[in-house]
Amino acid sequence: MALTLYGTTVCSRLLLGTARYPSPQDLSAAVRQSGTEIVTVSLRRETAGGRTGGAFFELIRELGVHVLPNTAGCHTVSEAVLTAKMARDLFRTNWIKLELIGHQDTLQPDVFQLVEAAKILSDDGFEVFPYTTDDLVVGERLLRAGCQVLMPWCAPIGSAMGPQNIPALRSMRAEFPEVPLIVDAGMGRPSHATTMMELGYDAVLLNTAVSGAGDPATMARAFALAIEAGKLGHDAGLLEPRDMAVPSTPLIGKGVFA
Ligand SMILES: CC(=O)[C@@H](O)[C@H](O)COP(=O)(O)O
Repeated sequence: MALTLYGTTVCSRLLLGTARYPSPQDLSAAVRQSGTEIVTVSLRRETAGGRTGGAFFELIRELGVHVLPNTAGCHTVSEAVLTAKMARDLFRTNWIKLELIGHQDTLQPDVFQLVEAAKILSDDGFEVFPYTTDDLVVGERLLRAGCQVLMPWCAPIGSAMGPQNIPALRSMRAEFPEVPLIVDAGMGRPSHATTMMELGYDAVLLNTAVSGAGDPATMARAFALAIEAGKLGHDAGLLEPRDMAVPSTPLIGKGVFA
């Protein structure tokens, strides 16, 4: 059941964002309840309960989990590369979740700049987790640029809409069977996460659905259970839907009262 990302093995398949929690205590409780082993941290965005800079990063270190810094809020290759380098110094990790936003309303990734930045960072020793669309060609280019993980979106960040293009996400799984696929962004409900795990995805990254919940810690736990259920269901071998009924109780011979 373990998942290996750039040589690091984790048991939990939930990656949790750390932004917009009502308080630092809510963030810590959500991380604990989720059982996550990887949190993503923005160097540029709002932090929990108004904690900023050093205090916030200290809180993150105290959580005792792997840190996946991200370049949220970057719109150009140079901004993203600079942010990644600052993150490497701050958190002493080569991991970077590469976000390069290309559209103001949908926060859709700019996949052209994404591939360019992924190449620069991979060549510089970074282990890049690219936030991308569900486009197969872009996925291929990112792998060629040096990425060993892909993070396709399921819906716009913060939208809570859940998987919008299941056929495309399914194709992505089929096209890259050996590549860890982490679905990222736009989850609203635990059942959305289950759906993605049932499709054979390796993990789920989310933030808003937990940080914006009435009870973030309980929602974090709900997502953790949903992800586990989806993974178990997938691995156990799901039935394909059929058009016609199939009797679940086969009839053998005649009933005694016939
Ligand atoms: C925290 C982070 O990395 C977000 O940019 C991410 O994409 C999560 O999106 P949601 O907030 O929609 O879960």
